[in-house]
Amino acid sequence: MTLVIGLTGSIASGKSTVSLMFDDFKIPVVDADKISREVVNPGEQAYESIINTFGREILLEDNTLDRKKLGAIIFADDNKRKLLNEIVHPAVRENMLKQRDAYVNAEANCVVLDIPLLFESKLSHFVDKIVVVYVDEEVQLDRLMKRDGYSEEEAKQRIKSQISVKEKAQLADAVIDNNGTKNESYEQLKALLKEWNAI
Ligand SMILES: CC(C)(COP(=O)(O)OP(=O)(O)OC[C@H]1O[C@@H](n2cnc3c(N)ncnc32)[C@H](O)[C@@H]1O)[C@@H](O)C(=O)NCCC(=O)NCCS
Ligand SMILES: Nc1ncnc2c1ncn2[C@@H]1O[C@H](COP(=O)(O)OP(=O)(O)OP(=O)(O)O)[C@@H](O)[C@H]1O
Repeated sequence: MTLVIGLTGSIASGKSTVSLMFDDFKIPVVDADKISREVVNPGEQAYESIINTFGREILLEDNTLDRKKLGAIIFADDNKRKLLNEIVHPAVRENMLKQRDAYVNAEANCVVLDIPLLFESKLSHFVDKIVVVYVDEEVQLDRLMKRDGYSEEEAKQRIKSQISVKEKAQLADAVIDNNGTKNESYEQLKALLKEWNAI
């Protein structure tokens, strides 16, 4: 039986950082953020729907999405964020489940679904175990501002658009505390995977 692990957290809590660590254990990861970029490429249905809803102003000169501009719009307006979610999420979900099922059918020992909005989108039933990558809010804000160059206001808007990482930690089967070094998080992950017989 394949163990399907859902990996989540809140923005800039360290999901991608932890996600990369599974490579060391030869455990495949299905990345919802990566899929969400692919399903909005020119020619895809979601791309056309985004233009119909948000207008051609959200395109760059090469006709790809201006992600910065679209981000500024949707993180400042709950209704617009919902509209974008309604366009993008069904395509992401379909693609993600196809990949998950391929690993299950191939009888992989374990597969990870890295889904930032696992709780917000009510996707818990797609996985067997949930791991939340946790950081304190001050660390989250600091890392987000540094990584993406956002002002404090922009960073706080993005954090507020998701369920708090503290609440998510309470809903998890396991929590990786990522306030410390990346190496400390790696050791926590390794211990957890051993406990779950995934390695
Ligand atoms: C608004 C967009 C264009 C901004 O693109 P950008 O390249 O700046 O950010 P990126 O996609 O790398 O997302 C970064 C992080 O933002 C957070 N985030 C993204 N979209 C959302 C959302 N709709 N609601 C809450 N948080 C979100 C996630 O934590 C994600 O990991 C993009 O995030 C998007 O298309 N979002 C809608 C799809 C979505 O929900 N993706 C996230 C999970 S599938
Ligand atoms: N333990 C750590 N120590 C120091 N910096 C870290 C640590 N973990 C992650 N970071 C840094 O914090 C930032 C956010 O981490 P990461 O990109 O992994 O978060 P994320 O949860 O995947 O974010 P998003 O939701 O935006 O996709 C990155 O710049 C990353 O290098």
